[in-house]
Amino acid sequence: MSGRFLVVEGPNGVGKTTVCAHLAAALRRNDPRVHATTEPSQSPLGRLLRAAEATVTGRALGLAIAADRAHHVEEEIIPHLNAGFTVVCDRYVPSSLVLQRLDGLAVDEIWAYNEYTIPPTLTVYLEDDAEVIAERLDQRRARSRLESVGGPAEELDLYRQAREFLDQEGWRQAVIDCRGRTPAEVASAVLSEFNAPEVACSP
Ligand SMILES: Nc1ncnc2c1ncn2[C@@H]1O[C@H](COP(=O)(O)OP(=O)(O)OP(=O)(O)O)[C@@H](O)[C@H]1O
Ligand SMILES: Cc1cn([C@H]2C[C@H](O)[C@@H](COP(=O)(O)O)O2)c(=O)[nH]c1=O
Repeated sequence: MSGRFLVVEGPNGVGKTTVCAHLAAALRRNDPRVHATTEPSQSPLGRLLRAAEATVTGRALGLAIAADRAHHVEEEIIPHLNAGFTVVCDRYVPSSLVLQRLDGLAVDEIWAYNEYTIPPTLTVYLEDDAEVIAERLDQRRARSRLESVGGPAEELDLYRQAREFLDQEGWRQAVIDCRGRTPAEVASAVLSEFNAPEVACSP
């Protein structure tokens, strides 16, 4: 695989989707071979999961999310990496280690469904004050079921636990402090980590 795989994570409303758009645009200025993607994926299964999250819950949702992820990795992520693309992914395994936990699953069970995924080149965790994230969520017209189950403070705590777990699995990870930064500034901080020599040169 000659491409690099960047995953953006963090609580609902912290700015993942906004920052991924900035990242893709910034990376494309150097090389057009950038593939921006998201989980659940844009496959028929991924679209079904987005529509069904209110009613498919717990173990069934955790298994279905992992199935969509396996398909996403095999059919979309690995082929792009093999073609030399940088893949930028909005949510990946850490989201399951947070959202499926909020939905009642234990870490060991979630990991059993996900342990055969490929580790990203770098996973970044966006963090902001829980109150700031909560204000953004308050501005949304409606919240999804899983957005309503947890809250920013609980999600931040579960993301810290997910990061500790994945550290043990040898994942390369970094926390990005978003406080007081614009999305462009956050993207720039992410790229500094991604382009650091030890990440840029890793296989
Ligand atoms: N650094 C930032 N400063 C101020 N506002 C921001 C910043 N990043 C994102 N936002 C705003 O916060 C809101 C949520 O952003 P976004 O949808 O990107 O979050 P998200 O983490 O992808 O959320 P979700 O996981 O629920 O889809 C948007 O209105 C966006 O414009
Ligand atoms: C990757 C992933 C996603 N989900 C669920 C949670 C939400 O319903 C959507 C994600 O939507 P968003 O617009 O990105 O907030 O998918 C999940 O339960 N577990 C996962 O690992």
